[in-house]
Amino acid sequence: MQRRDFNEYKKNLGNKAAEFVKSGMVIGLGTGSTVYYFVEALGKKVAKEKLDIVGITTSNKTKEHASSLNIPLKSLDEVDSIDLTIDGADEVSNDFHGIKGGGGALLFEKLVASNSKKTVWIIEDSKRVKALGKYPLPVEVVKYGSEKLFQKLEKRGYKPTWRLTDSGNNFLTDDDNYIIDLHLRRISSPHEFSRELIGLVGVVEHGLFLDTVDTVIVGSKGEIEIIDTQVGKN
Ligand SMILES: O=C[C@H](O)[C@H](O)[C@H](O)COP(=O)(O)O
Repeated sequence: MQRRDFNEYKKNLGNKAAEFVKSGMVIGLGTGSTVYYFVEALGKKVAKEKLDIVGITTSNKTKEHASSLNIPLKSLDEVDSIDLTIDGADEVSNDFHGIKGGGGALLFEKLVASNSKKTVWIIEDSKRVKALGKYPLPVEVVKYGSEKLFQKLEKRGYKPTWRLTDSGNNFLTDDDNYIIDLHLRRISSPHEFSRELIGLVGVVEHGLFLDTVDTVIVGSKGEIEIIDTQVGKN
C-alpha cells in the first residue's frame, strides 16, 4: 500500500475518533502517527464548535502538537479521572489485547489508559493479529543496571535489542529511561508474561496493554469498522 493511502486511512481514523469527543469531557490524548490525525481533528473541532474539553497528553510530542492547536491541557494529577482516551496501537489480538510503545510512549500511555473510564484505539486493519508477539515488545527500563537486565532477558531467550536513535545512541523515553525491545514472535500467555516482566527489578513498564481497550476503530480498504470489545476493566 502506498504511503499516501496509509495517511488517508489514518486521517479517516482520526476524524472518526474525534466524533466520540463531547463538550465537558476530559480526554486522554495518545501518541503516534495515527493519533496525530486525531489531535488535528480535535484541534479543529475545539476551534469550530467552541468545545469545552481538557486534554491529558501521553508524550512531549503530543503535548507540543496539542498546544500548537490551542487544545486546553492539564496534567494527569490535576484531574479526577479521564472520560475517554484515544490512542493508537502497534498490534491488537483477536481477544483485544495490545502491544504499544513503538514510539516509546508506553509508560505515560499506560498511566493515562489506566485512569480512563473508556479507551478507544484507532488502528489500520494490518495491525490485527491472532496472537501478540510479531511486533517487538518494548520494555522500558531504568538506566542503572540495564546491561544486567538485558543479559537476563537474553538468557531467558527473549531476543532483546536496545532501542537506538538514528545516531546510534540509546533512545530515551520522556521519563528518561531506556527501551529494550523483545523479539518474541508469539506471546502465548500475555498475562503471565506481563507479570514476569513487571517482576524484574529495573523494569519500569512494558508494552503489553491487557484488558484495556473498550472500542477499537479499524480502518480497512477505505471503510471504518467500530468494534465494541466488551473487555471489562480490571
Ligand atoms: O509509543 C507509541 C504508541 O504506543 C503508539 O500509539 C503506537 O506505537 C502506534 O503508533 P502509530 O499510530 O504511529 O502506528
